Amino acid sequence: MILLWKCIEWLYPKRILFYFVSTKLVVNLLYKTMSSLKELAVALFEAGAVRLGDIEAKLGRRTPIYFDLRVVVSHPKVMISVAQQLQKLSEDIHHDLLCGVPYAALPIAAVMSINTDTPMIMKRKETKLYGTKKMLEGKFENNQRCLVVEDVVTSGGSLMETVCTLRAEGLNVTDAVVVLDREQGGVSVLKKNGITVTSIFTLTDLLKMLNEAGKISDETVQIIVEHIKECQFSNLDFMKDNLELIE
Ligand SMILES: O=c1ccn([C@@H]2O[C@H](COP(=O)(O)O)[C@@H](O)[C@H]2O)c(=O)[nH]1
Repeated sequence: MILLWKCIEWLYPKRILFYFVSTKLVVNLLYKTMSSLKELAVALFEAGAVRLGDIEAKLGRRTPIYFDLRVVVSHPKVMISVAQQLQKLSEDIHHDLLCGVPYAALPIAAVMSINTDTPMIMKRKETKLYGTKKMLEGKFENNQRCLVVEDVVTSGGSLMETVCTLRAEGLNVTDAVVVLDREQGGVSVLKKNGITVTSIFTLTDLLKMLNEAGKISDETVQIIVEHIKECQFSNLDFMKDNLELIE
């Protein structure tokens, strides 16, 4: 009996230790999301979301860096982490609904909607030519507050297009959460149009983190910084035929 008791005494603390270590391992291996923004920046880079070179972007513009968040659908842990960071930014913004800018931000908005139990609506890129001909899918009411979710802001045009549709349908839209502000003027343009943008990363942050992690050289950082300085947007005149702006 004493021997049995001694065995239990010896094993019990180790059992707790084993339980603690294995639980931590499971949490780390299966559910761990990138705890820091730097880890997230590196995970995005490794997932192929940061493309470097002479890349053709929207409207034939060329850029030495292109951020492609569409790849994140193939990396669920990175997706969870992106959504969680955006949720943190959304905590202090009063909203009833979420709407992702099509298409890249749709899956991100869907994950945020599920995680926070916030209803989501979807904007179509084109109006349907049959059936309901609706521009927005999902349930909403006049004056509800809708938070817009976007992957990247350059000029602010894509985000503004979504905002205009939402406002035209009677929704109240004042804020957007985005993954990356490319610091090319879009955030100021959106501010002038009544939208406050909060981002996980600015391009400066992202470059610094990737440079410190040894993913991007000093020389590449310099080329990108020069490009961003030269390629700035101060309005959305180039797409004014498609938008009803405040300006
Ligand atoms: O690095 C980038 C830059 C842009 N995009 C896509 O374009 C729009 C943002 O550009 P705006 O000029 O602000 O409209 C955004 O919806 C992105 O999907 C990108 O993916 N990566």
